[in-house]
Amino acid sequence: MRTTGLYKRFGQQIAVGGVDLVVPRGSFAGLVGPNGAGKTTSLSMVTGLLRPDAGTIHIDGFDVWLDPVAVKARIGVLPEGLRLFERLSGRELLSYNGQLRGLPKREVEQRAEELLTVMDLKDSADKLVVDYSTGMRKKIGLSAALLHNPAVLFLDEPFEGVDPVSANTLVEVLQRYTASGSTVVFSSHVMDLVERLCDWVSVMSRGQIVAQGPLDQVRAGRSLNQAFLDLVGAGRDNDGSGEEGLSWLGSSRA
Ligand SMILES: Nc1ncnc2c1ncn2[C@@H]1O[C@H](COP(=O)(O)OP(=O)(O)OP(=O)(O)O)[C@@H](O)[C@H]1O
Repeated sequence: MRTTGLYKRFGQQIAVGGVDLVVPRGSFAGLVGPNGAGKTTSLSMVTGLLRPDAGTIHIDGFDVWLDPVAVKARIGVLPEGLRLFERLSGRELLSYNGQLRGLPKREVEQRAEELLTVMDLKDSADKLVVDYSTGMRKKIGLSAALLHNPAVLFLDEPFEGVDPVSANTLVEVLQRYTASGSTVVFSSHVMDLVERLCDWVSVMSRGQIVAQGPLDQVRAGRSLNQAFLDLVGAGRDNDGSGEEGLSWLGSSRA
């Protein structure tokens, strides 16, 4: 997938300021950047949820905003905030998604059972989604996004609030998925995880791409965390040294 000159402004705030995001087919790609860098805004535009002010987005050769039906058939999305149909059970949610995607009912049932088993959600399959924990919501959301076997999967903070065991399950499913040639693009603040999983990294800061390429190229001999700090740490308003402000915080008294 590729974006060219992607741009979005909210009032005076330029959230995404002309971004050329590139993710080669078959990559396990990480989109990283500080809070407010423009990751969610970019992913929302790329997945057809938010209309860009300018720029183009192509996925599998199709223009996201000119050919939305073709694109939506080829992508799966786990959006930020994960608004799911709460009054359905996990199994019903998958069945509903499968039918929306136009899959045959038998096929949906079979895929749903396999996903529920792999995600360790079988015992909760008939519980309402509203009663799911954060990690369970991520897992059922990912299952719903995978059900139609999309070519490209977009995940906004998929591991946020997920315990290590569930995270491991998500990782195994995603690794299997990319090993077969499909593409994953996910945003995360967890550098260790991005470093462990991704072969491609895009670093955003203040609405711009500041580094992009194969993991080793972006790391350039450093840990990804250090590379991240070097790339986006310099020039930020607060250098975190604590030398200014917050002098009142802590137990030592003058
Ligand atoms: N609907 C909106 N209205 C106004 N400003 C917005 C809106 N959505 C995002 N922004 C602004 O755009 C900028 C980019 O936000 P975005 O959510 O894309 O960042 P992010 O990289 O996903 O951050 P985080 O890591 O904290 O989730 C921020 O300054 C944010 O305040």
